[in-house]
Amino acid sequence: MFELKNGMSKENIEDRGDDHVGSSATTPLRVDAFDISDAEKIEKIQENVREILTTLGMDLEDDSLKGTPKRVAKAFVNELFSGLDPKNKPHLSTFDNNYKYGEMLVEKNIVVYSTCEHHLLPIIGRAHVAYISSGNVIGLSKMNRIVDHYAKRPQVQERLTMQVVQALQEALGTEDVACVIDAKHLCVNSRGVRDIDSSTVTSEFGGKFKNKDVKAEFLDYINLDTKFE
Ligand SMILES: Nc1nc2c(ncn2[C@@H]2O[C@H](COP(=O)(O)OP(=O)(O)OP(=O)(O)O)[C@@H](O)[C@H]2O)c(=O)[nH]1
Ligand SMILES: [Zn+2]
Repeated sequence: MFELKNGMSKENIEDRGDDHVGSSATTPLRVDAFDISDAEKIEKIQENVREILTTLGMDLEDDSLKGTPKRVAKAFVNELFSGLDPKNKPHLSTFDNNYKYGEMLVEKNIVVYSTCEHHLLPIIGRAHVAYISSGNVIGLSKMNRIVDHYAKRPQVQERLTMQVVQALQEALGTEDVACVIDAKHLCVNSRGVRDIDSSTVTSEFGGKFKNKDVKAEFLDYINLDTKFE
């Protein structure tokens, strides 16, 4: 077992209830990822952002720019990439399914704000998550929170989709969980091929959701166009 300086190990990271280390959906984290505090990370990143902007020719003495390295560093550590730290994982409290609801539950149109790990540009879209209870139910907001937790990492959409499903499967104690994400990648829309209209759809269907009819029911709910006004 690899011991980290702060006494943590890969196993501890897993114990903290985050990634399933060794699973294909594991975020590639360095073993010393938790060796330094958030404050130290902000300090280091700040220096590096200063270096990048200076190299680009920006004058960091300018009033508007002088706080930028710190702002970027804080945004990275506290917001955009806060989901890298398992301590920020939402607690997925479950309850008994006392009302004996036996159909699927779908939480749709969950906002996804993530960051593409290839270019560090935004991924913006919607996630649709469903599960069929095997005895436990979960608060609705926990599905939004778990999507947001894994979105707040440098990501590829495929991994994000699988991580959401695995975390809910573990919390609910059932394989019967599914997730579909439809998102725009600014690395495709605003640079490179610059296709502003394309979006990327990924899906992961666990347990009963692999069944053609169950899958079709889930996809029909996603397409339901309820008017709320
Ligand atoms: N599979 C997958 N690919 C992604 C995701 N986000 C971005 N990409 C792609 O990652 C690829 C990186 O390819 P490279 O050829 O190394 O990078 P590049 O030269 O900047 O590629 P272009 O974007 O085509 O200019 C690009 O095709 C991106 O569109 C994602 O979530 N999943
Ligand atoms: Zn990208």
